[in-house]
Amino acid sequence: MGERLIELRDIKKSYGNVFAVGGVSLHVDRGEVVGLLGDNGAGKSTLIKILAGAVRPSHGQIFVRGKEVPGWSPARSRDAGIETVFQDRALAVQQTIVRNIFMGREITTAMGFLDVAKERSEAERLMREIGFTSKVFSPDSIVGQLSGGERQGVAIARAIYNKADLIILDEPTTALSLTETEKVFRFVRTVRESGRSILFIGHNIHHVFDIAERFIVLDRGRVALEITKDEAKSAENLIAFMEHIAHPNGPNPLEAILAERAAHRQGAQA
Ligand SMILES: Nc1ncnc2c1ncn2[C@@H]1O[C@H](COP(=O)(O)OP(=O)(O)OP(=O)(O)O)[C@@H](O)[C@H]1O
Repeated sequence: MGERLIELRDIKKSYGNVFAVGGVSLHVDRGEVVGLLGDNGAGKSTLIKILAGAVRPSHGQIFVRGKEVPGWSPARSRDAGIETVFQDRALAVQQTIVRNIFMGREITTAMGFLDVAKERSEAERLMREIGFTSKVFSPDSIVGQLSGGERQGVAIARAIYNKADLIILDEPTTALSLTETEKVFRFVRTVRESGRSILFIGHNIHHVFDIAERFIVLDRGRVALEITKDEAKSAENLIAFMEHIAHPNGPNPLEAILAERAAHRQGAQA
C-alpha cells in the first residue's frame, strides 16, 4: 500500500435539513486511481467541492499525509496538492494550450516579463509527460480545436504544472467517444505511473471500472460500498450493486464478499 495521501473522517455537510454528505470516511493513497460512483444526488459533487476547499464541511476531519489539517480551505487544498478538473469550467477554449496551462500562474523572467519561450517548452514537456502523442499538436494550438480527450489532457497537464499529487477528474469521459475515452485513460495511467493519484468520478460505471483500482459508492450522502477491483470482479457487479441500493429487494451480487468481510472483521475483533 502506498502512502496515505488524503483521508476524510466522518465528513458531513448539510444544507438546511438535507445532508448532502452525511458522515463520509474515505482515503486515497499515493499512486492509486480511485473511482467515485453514485447516483444523482448521492453527494459526489459536494464531496469534490469539500476536497477542493470550496465547501466547508459542517463536521469531520481531513488528514493530509497522516496529519490533520485544521481550517480546511481552497489554499489548504492547493497546498495539499489537490487539483480538481471540473467538467464544466475546465478550460478557456478560445485560448492556446500554453495560455490554459499557465493561466494565473505564468512563468516570468527575472525582470518580471512573461517568459514565452520557457512557457512553450514547458507546455510541450508537460504534454509529452502525460502521454500526449498527437503529431500535429503545438503549444500554440487553440484548445477549442483539440478533441474532447485531448482537452482533458490539457487540464491534466495544468494540474501537474500546479504540483498536483491528487487530481480529481469530474466526469472526464462523459460525452466522449471510445477513442477519446481511451486517450483520457492513457493520460490517467501515465499520471498514476508518475506516483500521483487520481479520484475519477463518473456515471459510466464501465469507464470507471476500466480505469480505477478501487471504488467508493456513495448513496444519499454515505459510503454504501468501498471495494477493490479484484473484489468487485466486474462492472456488472457494481451496476447490480447500485441497483440493489436503489431497490433493496433486488439481488446484491456482492453480498457474499461483504458478508465474508464482516465475518473477518468480527474475527479480528474477537
Ligand atoms: N448548495 C446546495 N443547497 C442545497 N442543497 C444542495 C446543495 N448542493 C447539493 N445539495 C443537495 O445535496 C445532495 C447531494 O448533491 P450532490 O450535487 O453533491 O450530488 P451528486 O452525487 O454530485 O449528484 P449529480 O450526479 O447529480 O451531480 C442533493 O440532494 C442536492 O440537492
